[in-house]
Amino acid sequence: MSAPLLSVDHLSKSYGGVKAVQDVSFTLERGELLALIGPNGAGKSTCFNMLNGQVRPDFGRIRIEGRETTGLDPRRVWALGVGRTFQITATFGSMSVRENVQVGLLARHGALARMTGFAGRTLAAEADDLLALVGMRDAAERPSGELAYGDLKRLELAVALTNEPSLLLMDEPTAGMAPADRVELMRLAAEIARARRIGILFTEHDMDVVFEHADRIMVLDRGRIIAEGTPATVRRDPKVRAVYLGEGHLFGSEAAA
Ligand SMILES: Nc1ncnc2c1ncn2[C@@H]1O[C@H](COP(=O)(O)OP(=O)(O)OP(=O)(O)O)[C@@H](O)[C@H]1O
Repeated sequence: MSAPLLSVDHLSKSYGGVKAVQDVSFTLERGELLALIGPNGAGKSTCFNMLNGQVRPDFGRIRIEGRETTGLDPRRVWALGVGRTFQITATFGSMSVRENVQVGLLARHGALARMTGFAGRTLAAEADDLLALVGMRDAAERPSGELAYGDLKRLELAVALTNEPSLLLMDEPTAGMAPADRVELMRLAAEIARARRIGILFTEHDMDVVFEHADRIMVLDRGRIIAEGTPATVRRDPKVRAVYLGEGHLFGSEAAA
């Protein structure tokens, strides 16, 4: 049997007296969408930061397709096929939409591309293919600084795909978007993940997005996983309902389903 795409064992991190993440273990397979949810301060960002190498765990192991990545810096983790999108969009506003994607492709193809002039022709075509994938091909020439917020998020997804990731970490991908656009963006990400066999781990505060798109959900509270399973299982879990009570994040009428 082959190793899971992502395998996390007993991951822990404290800041002074605060146990931000405590003994978190889980796996994620290719093509699977796993949501990591929990109230503010539950430890979601700390988990993400350990997975992509920004934060070194105090304890525990992280493996990508069986290969240990614990303690590697973000650049090395990225090179092993881990892409990430951020809560705050990170694109170059003065560049065109296509150029933003080309920058990502250049980073992957490296010095060889810069030396051979391969960049201009081939990377533009490759960039356009990725833009078509996220429905942005017609906007290729536009300055990205002019894009509406939802389009910027799609551009950011295209940039994250330049690395041909096997694992994509999406930290609140729909933050700041209108509700209809949120569901649309995650639908797009889910389609791409399934078609390309990419595993996606995402955090999200919008429960509509979570329950519509996640194959599986993990719930963190004060650094610990308190529930894990299919959306239907997690929705019914009394521990989860207790944590979210008074948080303002309701499971709506579906909660009774
Ligand atoms: N660099 C840091 N220094 C000190 N404490 C930190 C640091 N990063 C996180 N923490 C603490 O660790 C805990 C978990 O924080 P984290 O940001 O991971 O939660 P979160 O679930 O991502 O929250 P949110 O939904 O608000 O983004 C919090 O108590 C937070 O204050």
